Amino acid sequence: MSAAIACTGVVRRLGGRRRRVEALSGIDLEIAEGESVAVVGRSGSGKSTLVGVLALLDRPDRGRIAVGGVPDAWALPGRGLRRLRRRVGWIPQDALSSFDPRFTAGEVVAEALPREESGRAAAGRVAELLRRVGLDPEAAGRWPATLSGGERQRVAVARALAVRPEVLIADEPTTGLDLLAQDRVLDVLSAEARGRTLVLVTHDLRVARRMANRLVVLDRGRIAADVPASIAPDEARERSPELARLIEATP
Ligand SMILES: Nc1ncnc2c1ncn2[C@@H]1O[C@H](COP(=O)(O)OP(=O)(O)OP(=O)(O)O)[C@@H](O)[C@H]1O
Repeated sequence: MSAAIACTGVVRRLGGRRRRVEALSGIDLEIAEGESVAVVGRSGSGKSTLVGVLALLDRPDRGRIAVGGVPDAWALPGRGLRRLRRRVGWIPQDALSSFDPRFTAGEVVAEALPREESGRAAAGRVAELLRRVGLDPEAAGRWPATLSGGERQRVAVARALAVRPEVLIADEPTTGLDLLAQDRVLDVLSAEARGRTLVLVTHDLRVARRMANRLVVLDRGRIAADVPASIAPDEARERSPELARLIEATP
C-alpha cells in the first residue's frame, strides 16, 4: 500500500529570537492509505505542530512532506501546493475562530467548494454536506456564533469534506464539547474516515482507541512510540514510559 501522507526528517522551530522552541525535532512518519492514526502525547509535545505541518498549513524548517504521489510538497510552485492542499481536509481545534465572521455556516462550507462546484450548484452541495454531518440544511443560513459548539464543529467537518479529501486531519476536534456532542462529532468523523486516511490529535486515549488503529506518541518533538491502538496495556507500558503515563492518566 502506498503512503497517503508522510514526513521525513521534519524539524519545526517556533517562537521569536528570544525564545525559540524546537517543536518538532526530526520526525519520520509514514501513514498508509486508509490508515487511521491518533497522535497523542502530553501538552506541548508537538501534536498540533505536527498535524499543521502534515496538513501543509505550516512549512517545516527542515525535512519533506509527501502527499499522495508528490514526494516534496513544498518544492511545488504555489499553485501546485494549493492544489495539493485540497487533497487534505483540515478540521481545526477551535472551529469558530477558523471561520470568517462575515460568513454564515453555509457560506463557510460553500467557500471551500472546488471552483467547478461553486455558483449555482453550490447550495445543493452545501445542503448535502450539512445533512451528511447530521445538521439540518437550514443551518446554512445561521451565523456560526449562534450554533452550539458541537454544531459548529460539524460545520467544520462539512467544510473539510467540501474538497472531497483523501486525507482528513483533525486537531482535537471535540475539545470543549459535552459528552453527547463529542460523541456525535466522533461518529460523523468515523463515518467519513471510512475509505479515507485519518490523522487525529487527541489528549484522550479513549478517543484515540475509538477512532484509530495506530497510536503515534509524541514526546518533546520526537516520536516516543508508534504502536497498534489495540496494544495491551502491559506491553504498552514496556514499550514507552510516555505511553505508560498516558495509560495511567486515562480513567
Ligand atoms: N507560536 C509559537 N511560538 C513559540 N512557541 C510555540 C508556538 N506554538 C507552539 N509553541 C511551542 O511548541 C511546542 C509544541 O507545541 P504544540 O502546540 O505543537 O504542542 P501540543 O502537543 O499540540 O500541545 P497541546 O496539547 O497543549 O495543544 C510547545 O513547547 C509550545 O509551547
